[in-house]
Amino acid sequence: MKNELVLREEEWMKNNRFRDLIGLQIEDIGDGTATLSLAVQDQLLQGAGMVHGGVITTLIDSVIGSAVRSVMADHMVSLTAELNINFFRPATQGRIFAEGRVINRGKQLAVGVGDVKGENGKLLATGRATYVLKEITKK
Ligand SMILES: CC(C)(COP(=O)(O)OP(=O)(O)OC[C@H]1O[C@@H](n2cnc3c(N)ncnc32)[C@H](O)[C@@H]1OP(=O)(O)O)[C@@H](O)C(=O)NCCC(=O)NCCSC(=O)Cc1ccccc1
Repeated sequence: MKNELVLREEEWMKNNRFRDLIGLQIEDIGDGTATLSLAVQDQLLQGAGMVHGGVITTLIDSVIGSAVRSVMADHMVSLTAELNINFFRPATQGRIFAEGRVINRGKQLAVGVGDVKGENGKLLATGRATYVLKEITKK
């Protein structure tokens, strides 16, 4: 059964069409942690047969963002202010998994880290991102 944080994140992300486009799935959300996954598909590959760096970047930003939202109030929104990634190994097949966690949650800024691993547990990429936390303002 899905926990409350997963249901909340699904509700938050229901209008995020880009995540749907690449097939991003929520595996688990905890208190300041998140796990997402993605099936490697032909349309996600770049010319040399590796998952496009933009997809890996999206996965890392998404998993850290999910971890940050798990420790954020409903009336807040998180916006990526900075993102840094190392691509260690190419992803070419199977399913890839992203694990994220918040390392510091301030009043206005939150910083988190995320790893992308293959089915064999090998580290493919790692990243760190900073988010600005803002109150949602109604128009
Ligand atoms: C080919 C290479 C980059 C380097 O491998 P090699 O030449 O075989 O190097 P070797 O393994 O011999 O290591 C030498 C030393 O360097 C270290 N080290 C190695 N790598 C890193 C690192 N990244 N960061 C930091 N350090 C690193 C390593 O530990 C070792 O250290 P040591 O000397 O022992 O102290 C490999 O890491 C790879 O395939 N990565 C995946 C690339 C991939 O899938 N990209 C996405 C698709 S492209 C795309 O779509 C573009 C795009 C992007 C973004 C947005 C939009 C578009």
